Amino acid sequence: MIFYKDPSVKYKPFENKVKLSQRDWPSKTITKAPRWLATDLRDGNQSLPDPMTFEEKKIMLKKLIDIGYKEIEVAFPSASEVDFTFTQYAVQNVPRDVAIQVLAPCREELITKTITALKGCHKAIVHIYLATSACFRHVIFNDMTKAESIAKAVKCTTLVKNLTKKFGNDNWALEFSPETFSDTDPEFVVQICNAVQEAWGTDTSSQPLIFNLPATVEMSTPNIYADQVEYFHKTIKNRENICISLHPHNDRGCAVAACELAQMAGADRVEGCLFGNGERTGNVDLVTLALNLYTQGIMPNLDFSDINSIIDVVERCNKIPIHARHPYGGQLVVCAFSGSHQDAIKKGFALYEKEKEKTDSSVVPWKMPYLPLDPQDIGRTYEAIIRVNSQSGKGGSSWVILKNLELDLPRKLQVHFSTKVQKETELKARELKSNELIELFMNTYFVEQKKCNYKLVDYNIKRNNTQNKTDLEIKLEIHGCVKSLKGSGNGPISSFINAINEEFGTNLDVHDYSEHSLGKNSKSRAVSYISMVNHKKESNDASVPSNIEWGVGIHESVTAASFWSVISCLNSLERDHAI
Ligand SMILES: CC(=O)SCCNC(=O)CCNC(=O)[C@H](O)C(C)(C)COP(=O)(O)OP(=O)(O)OC[C@H]1O[C@@H](n2cnc3c(N)ncnc32)[C@H](O)[C@@H]1OP(=O)(O)O
Ligand SMILES: CC(C)C(=O)C(=O)O
Ligand SMILES: [Mg+2]
Repeated sequence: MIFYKDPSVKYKPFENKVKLSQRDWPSKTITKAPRWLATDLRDGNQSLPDPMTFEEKKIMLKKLIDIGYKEIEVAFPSASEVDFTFTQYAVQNVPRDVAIQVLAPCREELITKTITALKGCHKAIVHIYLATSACFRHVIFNDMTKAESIAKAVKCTTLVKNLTKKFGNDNWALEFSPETFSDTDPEFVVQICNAVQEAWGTDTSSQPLIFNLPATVEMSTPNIYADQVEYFHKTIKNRENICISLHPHNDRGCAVAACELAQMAGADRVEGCLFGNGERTGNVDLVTLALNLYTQGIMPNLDFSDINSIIDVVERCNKIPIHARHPYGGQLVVCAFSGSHQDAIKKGFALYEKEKEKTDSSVVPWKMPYLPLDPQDIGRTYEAIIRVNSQSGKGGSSWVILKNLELDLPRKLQVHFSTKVQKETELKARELKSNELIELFMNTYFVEQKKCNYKLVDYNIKRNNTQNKTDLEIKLEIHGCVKSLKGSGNGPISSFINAINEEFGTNLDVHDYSEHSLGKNSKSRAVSYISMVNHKKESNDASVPSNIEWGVGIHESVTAASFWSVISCLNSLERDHAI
């Protein structure tokens, strides 16, 4: 018998200390975008193995402004020369409607240095933090008491206020973060924040005040964070004059959920990073939060219409790749490989196109199986949605052919081609790229005329109405030599097939035939699809009777297209040694 050591014994369940007589957040929904604060240049930056250079910070700042962030935490000015000088750069260069936020610990000399960096700033937020949780007070501050913590917070707030008067203007705001809010006694958080508020001054119209409630480390389920925020929202003094900000981290993988529930609990503002960069498992992901709003019909007031350029900047500046499965941004999140997903998406798009044609409205509601967001809204093309591997079905490969060649394959041909694709994907043991799939299609059905051993040269059709028959004389090039065949039948195709049977001793019969036009203008071409039974050949594979051949012909003339489809079959028969 194996005895496992149980590591869980050294952990205690998180205790929810919030006492709410009534809990409102579960019945709320989010109806508007929060105020956003992007902290990529601070919390994101401080977590990177190689923090951003000055140049990288410039690139990131520009992208954040372009996306539409109006509050950006640009640096921890007391941390490094780059952070200090970059703060000064931001002061000089950001548009006047963008507030610059900077962070300092509750250490007076560092606060002074931080505010010095902000000199001349039109709109600034001075962000200070102090460890308030029992664990942090015990571990970091050697058992600092609650009273000592309040005294330190008040002293640092007063310092910020005085320095703001000296260097700043009325637009400058204070943000105070009790760290780790989510592990601090709820009553104590309110107590220390009320003391900060008193020190700062309650006239927050001219001196805005933000209380940031960080889940510095995510330690519980999202509902508990929501309870903590709702308690703060209901008990902090002058609630209407202060802003409640959220700052979730993602240690349990629930930061987005926690942040959404906490907005329902009354918060006004959200701090996070693009694609969830940040300490350890990251800050809450601002892209996911914003696009989650978008798919609920709420404008996030941010522009993600070119998500690829955002990914480029994030990967370049952070030097960390975005995971292929990352919500919204990952390379694979708008791709379907599996057959039933592809089938549903293909049908969904066909219906969507029909609805767009039917309506005069510019807006057609998005109801697409498996795709919660229209990829075009974030600048992704439809071509990349369906990709083909051994898990795919006929819908996937026929979608690729439709999108790339405009060929709307008949259902039975889809099945036929899909068996060829399946064999190829299994043989290669990987995905087939679109160009490989197209090549397989072109080669399988001899669509490229110059590659054919059998070619159409010329034809002459005579219709004999009295006898109700068609006489055909057709010239074929066979391995470079021109040969003339003659045949009669009900129509041009049957005449041609009769001529072939006569010439090659085959016993071919039309099994299925369809055609459609390609392109919408007068110069459009026709495509013909034909399947023929070769009665002489026995099938030895039950799933695809090998005595069925499919042919595809494309030509400006419908008749020539139909002849080419038969010729495509002839080429296949030769390849299969059937003629
Ligand atoms: C949750 C968060 O994200 S908080 C933000 C964290 N971000 C960063 O730390 C990035 C930038 N930081 C830095 O560059 C550096 O840590 C600095 C410049 C801030 C400080 O550097 P140092 O002075 O060398 O201190 P160091 O980082 O080693 O440790 C922190 C010290 O500050 C002390 N400290 C922290 N907060 C306070 C406070 N409010 N009052 C007094 N001391 C404090 C700690 O107790 C510790 O002191 P100790 O060395 O006497 O034990
Ligand atoms: C400085 C604070 C807000 C922080 O980053 C955190 O607690 O996670
Ligand atoms: Mg943080």
